[in-house]
Amino acid sequence: MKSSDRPRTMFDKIWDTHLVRDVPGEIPMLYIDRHLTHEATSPQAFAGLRVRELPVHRPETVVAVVDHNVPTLPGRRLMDVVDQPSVLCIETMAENARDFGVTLLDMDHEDQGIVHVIGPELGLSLPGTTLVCGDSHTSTHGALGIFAIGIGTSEVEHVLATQCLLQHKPRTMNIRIEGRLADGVSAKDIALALIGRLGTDAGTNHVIEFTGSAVEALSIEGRMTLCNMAIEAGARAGMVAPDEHTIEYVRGRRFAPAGELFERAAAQWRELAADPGAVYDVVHRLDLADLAPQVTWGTNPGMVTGVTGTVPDPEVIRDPEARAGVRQALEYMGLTAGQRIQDIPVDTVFIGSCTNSRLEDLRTAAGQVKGRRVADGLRAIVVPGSMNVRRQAEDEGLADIFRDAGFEWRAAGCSMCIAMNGDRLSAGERCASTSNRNFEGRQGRGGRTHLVSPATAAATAVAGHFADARQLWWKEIR
Ligand SMILES: CC(C)[C@H](C(=O)O)[C@@H](O)C(=O)O
Ligand code: SF4
Repeated sequence: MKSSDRPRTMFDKIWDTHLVRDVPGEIPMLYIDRHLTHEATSPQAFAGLRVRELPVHRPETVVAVVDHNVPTLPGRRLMDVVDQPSVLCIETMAENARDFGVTLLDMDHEDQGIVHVIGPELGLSLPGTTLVCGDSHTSTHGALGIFAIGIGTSEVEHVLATQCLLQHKPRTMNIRIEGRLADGVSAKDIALALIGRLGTDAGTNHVIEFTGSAVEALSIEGRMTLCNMAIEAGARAGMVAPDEHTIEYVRGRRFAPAGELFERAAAQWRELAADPGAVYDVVHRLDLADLAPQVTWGTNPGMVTGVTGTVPDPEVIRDPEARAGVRQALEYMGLTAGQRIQDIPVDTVFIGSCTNSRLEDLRTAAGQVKGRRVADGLRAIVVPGSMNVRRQAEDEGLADIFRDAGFEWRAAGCSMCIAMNGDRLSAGERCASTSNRNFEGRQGRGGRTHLVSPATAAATAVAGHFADARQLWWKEIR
């Protein structure tokens, strides 16, 4: 039977059309349509090309951006960069882009931003394609129906040189999510709840296709948040099938096809969803009706509970290893068993990162803080995911809402998500963060990260302690 005769998953369809070589006993070889690259993981790859005296095979498919090491102070210049290694990364990116003929969105470029925000925004990320980047959260682009994966630096070099990637075929997983979300509950809460229930290794070696009424109801930006967090569930990639919303999202974007070409492409995108009867290796179903806003209390994204919940008690956990893990997490986080989540005061609120720094995120957060003030003594910063998001937010008046409330309003970059650019927590500092990782030291040595949605982060900034964003939609809390 031809592979086209059996019902296929969305992933199967993209895989089949991009397979260059598939020989028994060898690792399959895939064609890569789009390669995004940033200053933190590309220097050795370009250095490798120089040593071998190889050009970039198709420079027009590669776009480079600086995001991880850049300061987010408005009007930033090279002298604002936090340390010498970061300066070197940024300068090396510029040199490599110039020498290899690759488009660069440098620190002062009007389209600069976090690589996973600018790809979809500029129409560089297109449905039905393969996309790679030397960065784990490349899964974000899968929200548009793309097989998008993070690759290592030696693979970056390989793709630059050949436009191909050696890749073992991952297994497929379908996570079907049903239920209607309350106001104040968002894609981030779905992602955290899902990781809490299925575990941080649930997706290992799998590509997840998210389906179901709750996923269809999400905006395209919400789907990006969900696919972004697929990595924290251990998955290789996350994907959502393109629908009419996807097509309208892509239409008119700078690097997207236009006119007749767009209509032809869109007709193909409509065929991408899994065929009825397609078989996945693993299927999960989740009903998220009545889902509460989620707050992590521990040191991985699966250590999570509802904002109305309490910090768990390790002593009631039977499994000794799990018990020790929770004990250690609580010690690092400075929390005690049974403590109410809403009684935990925070020092800092960070709204940003490739998980939650798009326009919709900022609109939601601004809606929570409008006419209110950040709690006394609390540091609150908003870091838009791109300079385009920043400008749009300024035009819409969101920036003024944030500034009036006492938030710092920054330029685009990874910022406090990763603490390698000057934005960081100090030891013991507690942060409500819209980012995706909360392991020890992630936001600065000794820093304590609680992962939350933009709505929860904003509500928390106003309250001074974790607050239920569902309530702020209709009543004053202080
Ligand atoms: C710096 C980079 C390698 C890293 C990643 O791949 O994820 C970063 O983006 C992160 O989020 O930890
Ligand atoms: S925002 Fe954070 S998670 Fe996203 S690419 Fe940057 S460092 Fe990685």
